[in-house]
Amino acid sequence: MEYRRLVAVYDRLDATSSTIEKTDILADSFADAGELLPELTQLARGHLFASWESDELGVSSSLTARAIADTTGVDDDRIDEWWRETGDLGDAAAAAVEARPQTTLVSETLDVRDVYTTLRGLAAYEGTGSQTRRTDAIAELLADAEPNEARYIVRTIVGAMRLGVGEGTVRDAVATAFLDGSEAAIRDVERAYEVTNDFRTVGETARERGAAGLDDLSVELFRPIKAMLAQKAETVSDALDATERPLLEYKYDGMRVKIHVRGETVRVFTRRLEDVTAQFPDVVRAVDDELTTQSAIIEAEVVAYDSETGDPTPFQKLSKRIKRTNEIEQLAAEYPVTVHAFDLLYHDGQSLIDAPLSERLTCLEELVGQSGQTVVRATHRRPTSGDDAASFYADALEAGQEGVIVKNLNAAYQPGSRVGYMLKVKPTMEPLDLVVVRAKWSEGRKSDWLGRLRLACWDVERQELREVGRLFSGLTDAQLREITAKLEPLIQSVDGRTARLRPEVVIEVEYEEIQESTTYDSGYALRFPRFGGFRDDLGPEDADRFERVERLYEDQWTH
Ligand SMILES: Nc1ncnc2c1ncn2[C@@H]1O[C@H](COP(=O)(O)OP(=O)(O)OP(=O)(O)O)[C@@H](O)[C@H]1O
Repeated sequence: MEYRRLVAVYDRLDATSSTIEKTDILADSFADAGELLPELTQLARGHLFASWESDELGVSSSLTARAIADTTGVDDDRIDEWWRETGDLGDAAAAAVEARPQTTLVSETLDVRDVYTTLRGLAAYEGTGSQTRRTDAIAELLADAEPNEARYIVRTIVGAMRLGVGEGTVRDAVATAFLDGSEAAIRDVERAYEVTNDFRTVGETARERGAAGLDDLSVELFRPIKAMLAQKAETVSDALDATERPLLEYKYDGMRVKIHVRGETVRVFTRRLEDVTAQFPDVVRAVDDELTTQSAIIEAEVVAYDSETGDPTPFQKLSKRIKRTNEIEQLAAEYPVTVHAFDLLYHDGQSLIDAPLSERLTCLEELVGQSGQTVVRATHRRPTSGDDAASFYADALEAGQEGVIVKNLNAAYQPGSRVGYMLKVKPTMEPLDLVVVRAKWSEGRKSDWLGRLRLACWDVERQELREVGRLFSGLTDAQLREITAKLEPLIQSVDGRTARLRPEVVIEVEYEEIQESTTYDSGYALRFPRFGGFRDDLGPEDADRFERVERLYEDQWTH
């Protein structure tokens, strides 16, 4: 399929703001995609990898800008200017291709598969000279591109398609293209996506085998599964009232993981589906030594404890281990962890996600046993009364943990959903996890550092980020330095001293109050926001929802 046909689809998606129309446009293109369907289910959102594939393109916006200059012969400064004016490097690429001096070379027609393979290939370059090879590969692709093709190639590279196509649109389009598009069909596709996290598999299965085929898709070892999320309850007794058959567990403030085991092979995935096996050799060893199983997927909270006091250390310390590529064993010794196992999703060849929690836990307790040193069952209690539950909650806080989670022993596991099968109870007003979307270079002595962060929450309905305030004080020099290092590679455009960023960095923000505001496009602003740490374990799509900000705003008057 020629790339220009996909570009025509992108243009049609761009031309409408109606989600229903976007769904229909995509559904038509999926139905016509033939053998390119897997690629199209990803390219529809400008993705090149499934969310759990560990590859990243490794291409910054400035490197892409260089490739555009190389291939078109247009001056760097002009490209920068266009980029600044529109805030979109894709538009700058289109303008540069348009302005390219005519060459006598006959260019090739671009094919979807070539674009897809070349761009995916960028991730594979390693070592010295890899940046130059990446620039060359992009330049070569753009040499054959029409202006509009260049626009979307570049947007795909920098990860900003701006087409308003989210996971939900792709899901509905698959349900419309290959099933009957009904609510039931959408639920079938949704469930299949939750267990596979891969629209390539879901799209092909829906087309080849319909709803029955989707139903057969299940949890597989070494293919990460989304986490089931908790809802919040104000008090333990509210949580008990709302739960059919309650079990209380400590709520640990650590890193949520799913550990996949088959024989001697162990892999550890975070909640963002990243593979962190290499960073946690101590966890792998403990699983090897302490568990008795052929195959399993165990869910657990990994917590680092202070070796002197025995107290749990804040998550921020443990998170240092997540991104580490060197001195891993040293860091493991410095921050020794305990793995608090709390669920079992797969065991000896069988998915358990549809089984009730009571059954999953019986099985988990057999696996984990009593004698584990590092892998232990999360502390839990089946409460006999409200007072009993309250004293368990007090114990959890006394032990330095965050609170409790109240779970329903009759409930199945719902990957990726906040369905109310577990309710969290914590004592404080909860901080918000927000995405940094813009930043401003500081003044005076600190003028090399990006501070003054504009923060945004995620609006599910509109499929966009909406700003809720800015964080501009109370940051230490060390924090400013770290923030700058994280944000600089994400700069998409610069206006005066303000940089617009690719929305990737999520931070925890504490605040006193939420106010109405006309300054930010969410209509709200945080009062006295404070930096509570990086949430490296969350992606922009995991940021707090606009709906939650609204609810917190309303709730603060009723408590
Ligand atoms: N015993 C436990 N069972 C389930 N989850 C637990 C347990 N102990 C700690 N957790 C953690 O609590 C989180 C549940 O809260 P939620 O799903 O809302 O995640 P969150 O948005 O990160 O919330 P929070 O910021 O409160 O951790 C889980 O993601 C998990 O990491």
